Amino acid sequence: MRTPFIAGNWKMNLTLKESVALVEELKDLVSGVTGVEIAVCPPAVNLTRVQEVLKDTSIKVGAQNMHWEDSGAFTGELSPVMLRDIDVDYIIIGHSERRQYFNETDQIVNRKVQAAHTHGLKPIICVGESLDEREEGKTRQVVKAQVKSALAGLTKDQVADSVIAYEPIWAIGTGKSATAEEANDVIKFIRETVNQDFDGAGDAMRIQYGGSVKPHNIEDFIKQSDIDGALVGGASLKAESFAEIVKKSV
Ligand SMILES: O=C(CO)COP(=O)(O)O
Repeated sequence: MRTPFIAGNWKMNLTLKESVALVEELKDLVSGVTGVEIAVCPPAVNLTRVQEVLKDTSIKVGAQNMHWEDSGAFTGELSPVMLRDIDVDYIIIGHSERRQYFNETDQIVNRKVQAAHTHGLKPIICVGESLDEREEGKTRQVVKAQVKSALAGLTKDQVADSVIAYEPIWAIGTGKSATAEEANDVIKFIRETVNQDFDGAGDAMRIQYGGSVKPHNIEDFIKQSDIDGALVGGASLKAESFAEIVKKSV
């Protein structure tokens, strides 16, 4: 039985004051909610303060990006050692915005996924096709290649302890979500691919859907056979809408 997992990706939004206010409100709104794992992924500069506010709650904290090396001459980067040192739990890796604007390749994603596991961070690995790829009927081919490459070299246990977020690029921030059935088909296919490559680990790993998830559509996704939660962008920037998504996922 996989516990549903709802994570908020705040992207490059919210000042320190706004971040603290959001989590103060969120922890009250979801206190007493059980049966769902919750994480927020604020901008890196706000991680420690957000951690402090959430320290006596079960809400986890994730970062949005990191380098794969432990330390070194990589100006502007953050290392997995630093994130683990401040008790970050999750790390989003390979978001389509990083692939698109910061040239993250499948090889870079794989290095980061390996580094995350080496240091005890749980990766949320993002995969998904573009609109052109979808229209050319290449969704499965693209997603399969991204998944295989991201997980290469991991042990079965590490794979089971990873999260994949299937985020079709054309559904991100557009208000156009995939239908729940379409998303479920692709997620089921991802799970089968992982099961084949890692001896059943796909059945243990959580696979989320992401792309215009809102309070009004989360139930459609969560009731599908293979969708274990959501990676939420815009709707995670308000405590109320994020809390509503969390509550509807149980
Ligand atoms: O990219 C996303 C989460 O990582 C999805 O963003 P939206 O929910 O704003 O479409």
